[in-house]
Amino acid sequence: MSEPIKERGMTVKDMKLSPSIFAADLGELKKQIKELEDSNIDFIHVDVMDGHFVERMAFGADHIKALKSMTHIPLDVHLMIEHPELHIESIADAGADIITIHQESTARVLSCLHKIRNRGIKAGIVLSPGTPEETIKYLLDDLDMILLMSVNPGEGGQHFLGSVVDKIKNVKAMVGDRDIDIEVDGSIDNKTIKPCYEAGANVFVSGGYLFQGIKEHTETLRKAVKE
Ligand SMILES: O=C(CO)[C@H](O)[C@H](O)COP(=O)(O)O
Repeated sequence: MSEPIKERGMTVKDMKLSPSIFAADLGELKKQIKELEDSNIDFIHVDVMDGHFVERMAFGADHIKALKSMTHIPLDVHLMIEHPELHIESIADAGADIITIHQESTARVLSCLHKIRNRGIKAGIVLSPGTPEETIKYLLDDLDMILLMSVNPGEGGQHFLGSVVDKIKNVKAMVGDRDIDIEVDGSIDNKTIKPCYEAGANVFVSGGYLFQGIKEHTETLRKAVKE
């Protein structure tokens, strides 16, 4: 096996796109999923919202099950819910490939991460914009993904919070050589993706921007990190 690429002493992982299905046109879902497949998309990001942890409500286990039956693209499920420990089993049964839970959503973070991994699913932690990265220092060996929010969780179409760039750099340094994806979510477009990539993020959730033109904007995002 070839050695992982190193830059500035850090491992560089492949860039991956995870379009947020929250921004899809549900009336055209089959067609849009086909376009995502044709564009060789890496993950589909599914936001689960409970109306408590965030105001909005969106997508539950039944919707994830339906999506799973429609595509081979792995499902990257972001739980924006209180008491995630109560729902991990049903989300896993529905077919999630990655489950991320918010650091702010439960006092039982580590037990949730173990529950997810025990199902053979990748486990991740999400930090809202106001949550310091130091809070995940003791979780690093239990993580496959760290998701940093670049908007307040719960809504699409918000303003990009530039403070995430420093946070990504700090998280990248904390992660070191561990095999952990660093994902960023919120207002990712052809301009905001590059500073996040350069800071060390490798998975990008894009909603409004990507679904404005799946094929074209997928290419633009991929090109933007290389320019
Ligand atoms: O997690 C989310 C909201 O909490 C969405 O995934 C996110 O907002 C993506 O949409 P956009 O790219 O339009 O900001």
